[in-house]
Amino acid sequence: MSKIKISAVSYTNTKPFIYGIMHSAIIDKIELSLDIPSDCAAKLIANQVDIGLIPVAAIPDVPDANIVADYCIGSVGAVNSVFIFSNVEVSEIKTVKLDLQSRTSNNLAKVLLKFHWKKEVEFTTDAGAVTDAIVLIGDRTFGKQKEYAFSYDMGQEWMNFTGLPFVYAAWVANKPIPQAFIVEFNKALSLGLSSRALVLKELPERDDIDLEDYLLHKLDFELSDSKRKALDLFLSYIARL
Ligand SMILES: C=C(O[C@@H]1C=C(C(=O)O)C=C[C@H]1O)C(=O)O
Repeated sequence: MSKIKISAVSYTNTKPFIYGIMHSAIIDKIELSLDIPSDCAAKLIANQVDIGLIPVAAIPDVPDANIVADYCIGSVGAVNSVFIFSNVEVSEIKTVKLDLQSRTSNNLAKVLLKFHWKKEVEFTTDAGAVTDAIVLIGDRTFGKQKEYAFSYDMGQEWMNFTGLPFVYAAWVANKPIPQAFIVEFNKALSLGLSSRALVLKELPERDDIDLEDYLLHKLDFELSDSKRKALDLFLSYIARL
């Protein structure tokens, strides 16, 4: 059988999943690439891979998309790596620079600004633009809060807005995947999550983030019913932007 091609996020948030895959026999059935989230989505949409850990905002763009895993990149409230950073209060924000590596959080910023904070603002993807605020995700946010007067954790703001947890990325296939593979894949992901103490030992020490708190408490990896509800609600807000 030819290998199943998988693109997964290259950030620290995905290390437990990668550990589980690498320490399971399923690794021999997989061709794995690690990519920035926007590229995970682009590869799945272009059918360069069969499964991607993709930003959920890209799901409507994936032909025949179906979620194949019981796990995700999510949070119940603050996530500590998905921010709007600004030197003015949100009520004063007029321009926002989006993060080219993101699909979900760029849309989450748009949804929160329009429907939660009820503001009309201008967005740009021009990396050189000077704006009131920026969206930033992943490891590049570690230690960045001290550089800005205001840091809005979008997992927390989504919770304030809806009372729900949030799903940033999910394991999505663009074609039917054999059930036996899906079962084995879920077991590998679960192994990774239960090995987080070992994953932490393998990660380089850093003083700009508490990685134990991040991987064990801020990130929340179960694709629960309330997260699925949040996902549907988020996609319905995106459709109204
Ligand atoms: C929590 C995070 O979730 C992510 C955010 C994504 C996005 O904004 O498109 C995509 C994948 C995840 O890595 C993070 O990257 O910090």
